[in-house]
Amino acid sequence: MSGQETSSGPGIGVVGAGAWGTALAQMLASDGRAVRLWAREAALVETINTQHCNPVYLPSAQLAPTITATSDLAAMAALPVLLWVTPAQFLGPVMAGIGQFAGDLVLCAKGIEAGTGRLMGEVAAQAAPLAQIAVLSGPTFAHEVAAGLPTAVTLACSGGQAQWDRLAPAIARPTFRPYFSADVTGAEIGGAVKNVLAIACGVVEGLGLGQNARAALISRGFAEMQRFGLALGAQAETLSGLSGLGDLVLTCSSVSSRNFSLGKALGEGQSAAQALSGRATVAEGAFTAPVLADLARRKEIAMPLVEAVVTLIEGRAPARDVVASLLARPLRAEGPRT
Ligand SMILES: NC(=O)C1=CN([C@@H]2O[C@H](COP(=O)(O)OP(=O)(O)OC[C@H]3O[C@@H](n4cnc5c(N)ncnc54)[C@H](O)[C@@H]3O)[C@@H](O)[C@H]2O)C=CC1
Ligand SMILES: O=C(CO)COP(=O)(O)O
Repeated sequence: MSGQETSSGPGIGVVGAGAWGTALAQMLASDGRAVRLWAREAALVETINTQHCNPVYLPSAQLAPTITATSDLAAMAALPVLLWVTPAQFLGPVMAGIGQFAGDLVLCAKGIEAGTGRLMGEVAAQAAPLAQIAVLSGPTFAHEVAAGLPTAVTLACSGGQAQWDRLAPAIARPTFRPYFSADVTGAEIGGAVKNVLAIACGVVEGLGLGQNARAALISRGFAEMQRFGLALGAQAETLSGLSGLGDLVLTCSSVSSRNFSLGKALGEGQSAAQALSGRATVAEGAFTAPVLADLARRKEIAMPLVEAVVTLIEGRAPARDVVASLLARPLRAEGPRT
């Protein structure tokens, strides 16, 4: 099955009605197709079905009437294609509810599971072992996708060309352009690591350190992403593509990013507890940073910027001191470490 609409209803579903899941549903429905959207909050299901909006997570969008919300996971498991958009730390527990799903499962969260160090594909392979995994990732602010602005993503298919042939027509729209990849690991790592680096870029902004510093951080952060990704088997072209460098540049450039805005608050002097409290939305980098740093240490991969973000999130030093110690590191060659 291809995810095309059938006479009995939608052929595609989105699990998770935060900003990104709602925006993806809106994009998929933009040509009049029916889309089923799972939300965990019963009140939100009601609001989406009756008022066609999501005031909690995506207030900017008037949603298509062909989007039908439900809180029934079993109803989602009956569809051939699911886009999975619950935040990274909740992916495993929620997916356990559809353990027998055997269709195409497109993972859209960006993070690493705390406690286990698993990438999203590994978590999904255990939670839904019959599913065929793909990863959708790239520079994609939800409000822009919902507004129909042009966007391109990496769609990494564990099932290679055959899975791409099913998924591309189900997901592509005139202003939403997936590019094929078979490198699932590379697409996962780019999205997870860039969130941590976006926090660091926000700190630079909050401290008023200037645009030279931000560009340096993006470049040196990309070097860390490459070192980590290549060590885990990612392909270099994936890391320098949409889901890696592309998303890093986007997220490090705008307070529209929750990760960047968290870092900005840290740079302005708030503690991590203050900056994180009262947020209804997720800044994935705060959860990914400690587990990423731990993985890197175990594999002896140098990731000083990621370590600096962990120091800040754990409240072990003020932002200015963390920056000073980064600048005091020994001078070295720019190229790859041997
Ligand atoms: N917002 C964006 O522009 C983009 C977000 N993403 C990724 O998509 C994923 C989801 O992010 P958003 O949709 O932005 O989330 P969000 O921050 O808008 O909303 C939070 C989501 O977490 C859910 N949630 C809260 N507690 C939960 C629990 N105990 N169990 C299950 N779900 C729970 C809420 O129902 C809601 O769907 C993240 O991994 C994010 O990095 C990826 C691309 C763009
Ligand atoms: O992943 C994103 C854009 O591609 C969204 O970034 P934030 O989660 O930092 O808002």
